[in-house]
Amino acid sequence: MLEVKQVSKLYENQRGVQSVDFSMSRGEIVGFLGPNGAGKTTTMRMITGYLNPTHGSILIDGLSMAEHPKKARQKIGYLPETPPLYPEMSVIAYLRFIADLRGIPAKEQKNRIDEVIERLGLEGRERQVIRSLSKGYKQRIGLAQAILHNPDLLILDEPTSGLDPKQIIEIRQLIRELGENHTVLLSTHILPEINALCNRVLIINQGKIVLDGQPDQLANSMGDTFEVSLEVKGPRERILAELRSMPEVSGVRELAAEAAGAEGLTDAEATTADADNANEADRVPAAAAETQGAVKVLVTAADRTDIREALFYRMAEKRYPILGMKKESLSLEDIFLKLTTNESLEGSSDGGAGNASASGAKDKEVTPDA
Ligand SMILES: Nc1ncnc2c1ncn2[C@@H]1O[C@H](COP(=O)(O)OP(=O)(O)OP(=O)(O)O)[C@@H](O)[C@H]1O
Repeated sequence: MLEVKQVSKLYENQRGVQSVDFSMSRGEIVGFLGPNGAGKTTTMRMITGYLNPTHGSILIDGLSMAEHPKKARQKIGYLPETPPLYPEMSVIAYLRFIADLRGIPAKEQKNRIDEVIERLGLEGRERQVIRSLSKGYKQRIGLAQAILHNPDLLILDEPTSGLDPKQIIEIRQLIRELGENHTVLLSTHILPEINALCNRVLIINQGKIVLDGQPDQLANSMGDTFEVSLEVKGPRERILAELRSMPEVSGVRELAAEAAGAEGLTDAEATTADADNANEADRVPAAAAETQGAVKVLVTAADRTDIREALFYRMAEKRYPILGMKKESLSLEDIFLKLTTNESLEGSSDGGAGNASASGAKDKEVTPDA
């Protein structure tokens, strides 16, 4: 649906973006994330044909934006950061004006306008002057003008910026619905928005794409380690020793220990409990389970592999009940900071230009501090 091929934009004395390269398939909702000045708007303006790249090319559904700008633009709906509204116009007059501008045939205009009014929940507001509407409603009108000509690809620049929490929820819901039959690229500063809406994220920093992947896979691929937080009931020292003795484990850090029970259990008592357990394999170690406290630890895998099964079997073998186990992963926020802070970029072998795909990040030197 969209191909951005090695696109660079040089402003007079300044780099806008450099060698930006990605493509989007039909039906994807892609979040475009980056700090201020990273190059999101510049990229979006080039995709929508409002700005010419200095180098590189952009294809919309196979059509070159440089060679067939009119046809290519027909396939795109664009909501800029500030919606291009005429505050003195009524909603209906504005949408008719946009329909003319987009060349929608007169006999189709009424149906199209009725459809977007319904779709964006603008019924009852048609005659209202845009100036008098809330910011959330203005954003709906911005979305209405973007989809009026029924484009395949939607480019939304910070669509929820400046809205109150209720309006944010409403606009996100509309975007989710639009995503059912449009391909969507949306820029945002809001990390939870990516998790809420997108099946893929692109992170841009200092004009370069530094990461491309699925939000839920990024944590795995970007993490330097595989860590599991574990809560186990039983004698603290023995559990810690047991975990440390596992070849799959490279580190065990105690997070908290419940004083009652575990701390007070002597090694002799623990040994007795263990012996009981070994002799009566089908019996729950009643003494241990009911009277001992729990130890909470963060366990690090020796080679970044998933050690949850190994932990389960070892603790079960020793009859130390696991009360809780959770894979610890980097949040999108951790990843974002890792990729976009100057400190980490300085450590990068290519100054941050590495393009970390979720699947490839493990093998490449893409993490800035790798
Ligand atoms: N018209 C312009 N002339 C000169 N430099 C520009 C122009 N527009 C953008 N830039 C520069 O290009 C770089 C990328 O800016 P851009 O607006 O694309 O970033 P952004 O990621 O959209 O930022 P924000 O999140 O703040 O909107 C910045 O360094 C910016 O100062």
